[in-house]
Amino acid sequence: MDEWDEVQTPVVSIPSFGNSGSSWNSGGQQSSFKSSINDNEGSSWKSGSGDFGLRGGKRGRGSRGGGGFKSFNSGIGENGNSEDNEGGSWNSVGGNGGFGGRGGRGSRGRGGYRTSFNSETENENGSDDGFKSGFGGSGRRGGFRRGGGGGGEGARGFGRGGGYRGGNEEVFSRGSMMEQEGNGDGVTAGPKVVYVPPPPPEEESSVFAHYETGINFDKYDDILVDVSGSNSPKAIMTFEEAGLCESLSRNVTKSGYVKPTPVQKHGIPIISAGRDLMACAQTGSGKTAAFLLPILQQLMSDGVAASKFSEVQEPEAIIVAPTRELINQIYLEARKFAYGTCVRPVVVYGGINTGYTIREVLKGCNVLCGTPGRLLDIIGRGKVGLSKLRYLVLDEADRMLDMGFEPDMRKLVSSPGMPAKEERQTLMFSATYPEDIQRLAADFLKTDYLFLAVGVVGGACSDVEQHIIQVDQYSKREQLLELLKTTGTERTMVFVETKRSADFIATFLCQEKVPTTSIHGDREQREREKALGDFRSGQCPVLVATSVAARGLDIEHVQHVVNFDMPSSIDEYVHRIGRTGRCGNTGRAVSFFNPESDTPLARSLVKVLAGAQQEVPSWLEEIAFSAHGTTGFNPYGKVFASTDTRKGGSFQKEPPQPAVQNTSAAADDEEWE
Ligand SMILES: Nc1ncnc2c1ncn2[C@@H]1O[C@H](COP(=O)(O)OP(=O)(O)OP(=O)(O)O)[C@@H](O)[C@H]1O
Repeated sequence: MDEWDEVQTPVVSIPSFGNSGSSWNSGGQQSSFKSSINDNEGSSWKSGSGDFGLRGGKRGRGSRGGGGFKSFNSGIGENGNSEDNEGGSWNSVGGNGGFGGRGGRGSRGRGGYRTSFNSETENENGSDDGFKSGFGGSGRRGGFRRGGGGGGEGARGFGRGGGYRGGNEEVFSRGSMMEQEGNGDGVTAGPKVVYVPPPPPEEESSVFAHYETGINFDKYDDILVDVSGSNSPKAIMTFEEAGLCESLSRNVTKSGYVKPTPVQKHGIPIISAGRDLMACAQTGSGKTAAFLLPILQQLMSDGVAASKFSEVQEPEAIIVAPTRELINQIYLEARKFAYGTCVRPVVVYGGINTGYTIREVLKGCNVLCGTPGRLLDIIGRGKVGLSKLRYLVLDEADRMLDMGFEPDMRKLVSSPGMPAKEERQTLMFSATYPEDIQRLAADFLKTDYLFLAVGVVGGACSDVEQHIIQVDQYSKREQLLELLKTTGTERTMVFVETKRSADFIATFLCQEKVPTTSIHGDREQREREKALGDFRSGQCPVLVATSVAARGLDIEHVQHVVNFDMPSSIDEYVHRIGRTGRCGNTGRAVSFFNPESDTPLARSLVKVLAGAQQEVPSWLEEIAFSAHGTTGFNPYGKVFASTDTRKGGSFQKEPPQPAVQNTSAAADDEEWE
């Protein structure tokens, strides 16, 4: 029996709650959270009527220690189901255990909310409550990690070192794959990950569910496109010209695709011609289909063997992306386009029971989608052979090749059996490509690769209306609340820099009766997926997120992005705001700029705003000028690597800028998010 077999038939999918809408953040009826903090269940959260200590605590308290929320009762507690919970059972610990975590942080001088987090135990299975995980995340710095507090069931959760940290692939990628496996599968010390995601939809209507292109979709055609490299094939103008086989073509139509976007018009023929490609196009402009369609088409026209069970699978294509949610989304797209064909895509990512994952792979796998850690693991276990591999795709390629992931990418391409770059087709896609990463990326590509730039490399999507508001650290929460009153039930993503802040802000908003959920790397996978599900469905129209949700996620109806904390890099900003304004739809991004901490970002921010024809506040311009001096700073000039770095010196180089100091929250908490 293989070691992975020791994990038997998957136990879990998303549990059904004893009380519908039981999540604290459901914003609706019956929520134990809501009912515990708010007698007036039906009241509109927009009214923001509650005053739960946070208002009082907003200056220098809350996140800076001292107070914040009090008396927060939740449904966490006595009846958590540790079996359901890959992270052990921290959430089944009675309230006191959780508070131990907070207490621990408090003792470090940052424990804003020592919250008396009393369990009301309304949530029957006590496992998917956003609140719990919120506290779990923070708890890793405190009691949770150290096994402090709690007893009985709780002790198990604590004993494993505090909540499953495996929320973020990136954490593992730092040479800690075994840690992942340990946490994941009992291969090394640590509890097994038993979580098995719910099966993907089978019904055709769900498989092909899509949102409408927006009013600016046709304006994509006006974007300047630059293809550099020799002998680039001619662009196609229609999907018919792509020569897709009937089933693929049918699936494209069912997906609501009428005409290709520029990255598809150029990317599809390049890939079909067998060329390596580094492609850059703005967020939300259809990069996923640009690589999936030609790959699937080629596999089908070559008569790829319908995959069937085998102890070792030999996929023809591997697609890598930096986060679990993104790779799952790509998998669902691949599954959609391959619907009714013999091509079988499979997805592997952390936080899910490995035995289940391997069984899925062994059922047959033509297109393997994965996050780096899990991919390397499954290849290392000998379950995936690479001899038939023809395509290697790096989505969010600049992220995949930056310091966090580059070692894993190098490991991947040097895995036994991996065809040399001359023997495979390597495709890279992103909306941003820092120059140094472009140069590094060339290592993975054939020398004659093509570089496709749709619009300005690294530029923000011009369908997103950008607003920058000057704030001080302590007025942010009030401002956020004000803002959310205007957005109402429209989907809003609120980005913060640290996992701890994500918990804190989500908690704050819930106390203010804003139905909010959160996603970050310390949340268990099931919780992450539930959070996204609740956000997608509109049950929780506000999602507080760290950078783990910044890239690639394609969620319908996201009208607003709020940068509660500015990110530390401008590329990150571009990706974050790109969660709205997708596929020709318009969106709005509001960013809180705190001059104390965000000044290093000012100059590149001015450029991004100017590049997307957005209004640049004069105070921001002043900060940008005074911070760096006026020499050589021309925000309205040519400001980005407008094209292929191989062209050398074709763009204006900027002197390196100091990194933004993350003063708003302890950077050490964040690690790789
Ligand atoms: N030709 C098309 N016609 C209609 N809809 C499309 C077309 N191409 C893509 N879409 C839809 O547009 C949305 C955005 O596409 P996608 O997620 O591939 O963008 P992206 O460029 O990869 O964005 P990001 O940079 O954020 O990863 C998806 O919902 C996708 O199904």
